[in-house]
Amino acid sequence: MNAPIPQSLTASPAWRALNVHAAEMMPTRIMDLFERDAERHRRFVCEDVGFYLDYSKQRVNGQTMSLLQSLARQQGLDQWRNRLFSGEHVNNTENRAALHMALRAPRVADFRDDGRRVGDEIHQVRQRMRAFAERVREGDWRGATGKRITDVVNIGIGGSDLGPRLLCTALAPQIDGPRPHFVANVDGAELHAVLARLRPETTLFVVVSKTFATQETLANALHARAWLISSLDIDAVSKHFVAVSTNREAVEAFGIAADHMFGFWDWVGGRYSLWGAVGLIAMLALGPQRFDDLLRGAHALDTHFRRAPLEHNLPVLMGLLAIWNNNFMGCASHVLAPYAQRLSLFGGWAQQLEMESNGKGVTRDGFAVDYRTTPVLWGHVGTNAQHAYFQMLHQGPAVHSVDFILPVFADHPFRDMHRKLVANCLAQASALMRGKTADEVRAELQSKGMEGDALQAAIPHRVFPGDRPSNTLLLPRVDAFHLGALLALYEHRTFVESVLWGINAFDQWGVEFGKQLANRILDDQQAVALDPSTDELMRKVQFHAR
Ligand SMILES: O=P(O)(O)OC[C@H]1O[C@](O)(CO)[C@@H](O)[C@@H]1O
Repeated sequence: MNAPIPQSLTASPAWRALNVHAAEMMPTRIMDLFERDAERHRRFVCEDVGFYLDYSKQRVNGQTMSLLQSLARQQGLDQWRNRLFSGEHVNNTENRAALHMALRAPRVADFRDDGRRVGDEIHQVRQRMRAFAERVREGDWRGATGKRITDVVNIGIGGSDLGPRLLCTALAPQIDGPRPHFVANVDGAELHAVLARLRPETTLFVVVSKTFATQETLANALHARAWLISSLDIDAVSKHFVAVSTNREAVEAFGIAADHMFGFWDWVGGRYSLWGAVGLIAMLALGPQRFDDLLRGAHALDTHFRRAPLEHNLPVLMGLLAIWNNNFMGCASHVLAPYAQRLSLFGGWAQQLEMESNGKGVTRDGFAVDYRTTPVLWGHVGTNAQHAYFQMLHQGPAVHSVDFILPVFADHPFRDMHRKLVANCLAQASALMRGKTADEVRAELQSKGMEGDALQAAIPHRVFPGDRPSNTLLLPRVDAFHLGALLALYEHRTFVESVLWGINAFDQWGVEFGKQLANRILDDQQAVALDPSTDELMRKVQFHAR
């Protein structure tokens, strides 16, 4: 008997109802929605774990939100949330759980993988990390020549780099341990630049790789080791290299002893791994206490996600709004605009999170989707972004949705500058929504004395269409607690989207093919012929002469 073909999402009742509603909402001006509802700015908000999310600048009304919640119910969001937290194998293509929330939960929390409690193992690793971090920070763990460790280099890529790098950048003013450095790219320029600043005797390398098979990481680690050995000796490796991985054999084969390895588990996806041993460099640099604060913040957000009703649930609301903009409002992409210099790496971290998780073209069961999944996610810090791509956001023909992320309090002494930062953030969100009509432009230019043909010619260039939707997410400040909560918020937002799209957010088969081809090109034993264009490019770069 043939397996039944599942009903397509786009033909489902909740999706169709949203389609009809979207056609009604499309011509609606967001500003008019404020006129119809004097309480809108208080109604379309959500507050918890220190965050204040204002989504009143989205083209939504009460009906939109209840239709989106119907879609969430139809897609079984409640049940999927329970499956995620109860350790079911939600990552079906790899037959694994996705239990990163366990890494930030109290030891007694009842997280289970295949029925086995995971709390004790997690906390044993954390205890080892803590003991090691304290030894290094206190100068008890020393380099091979007896010198104190002053610098730590994290060698890893993707999820083994972006999270810890973001943490160390965002919390830089609180670093009171060894200086953190990061090397990810197989472009040796990065390693070269980092090593040029360091002395082997006082440097510790943390090689981070879930698989310990990643080309970039192994290449960087091998060169770093050669650099160390060339000025010390082979025995120095044990004092200057530790590893973070799930692959003990490969770590030992590299020459790092098992008791210098900090483990994690296959139920932690690379891009969700920051909360365990992958965060080691952050613990070294910032101290175990701040690392605990980070985990507490993430756990508080987990609890909120698990308990808050859909209509007052931050990641659920943000996920639903993302789907509304992406699948019903025709937004071309989603922009992250943190108005916080210390969150300058947030966009890169979120890109991997969202696009590696939700950049899928088939459902969990392998059926091709007939709707868009992840939008392109991009962006950089405000106000710098205003002097780069905001022109397009305001006046380009395509509409892009934006998340403005703004800490209420600064942690620097220049209060007047923080006022300016806040003013810019609020102004941009308002301008994107309000726009400016031809009549407003005309009146403005006439008041400055412009008239006649010059006036007519100038008007179209200065009109702003408006109705460009955004969220504004306030957080008290960029501290470890709220940073943890912020990252967990976006993790769960990503999960919510995946559930609504019916896809598996926890695999990443799409990154494999290119890796395979690169290995074929590198394999000197094979005369590779890929395609005429690539073969010609290989000749041009004199690949085989290298
Ligand atoms: O930690 P590893 O195994 O070196 O992998 C690094 C990264 O490579 C990927 O597998 C693919 O980009 C990511 O998911 C992961 O974060």
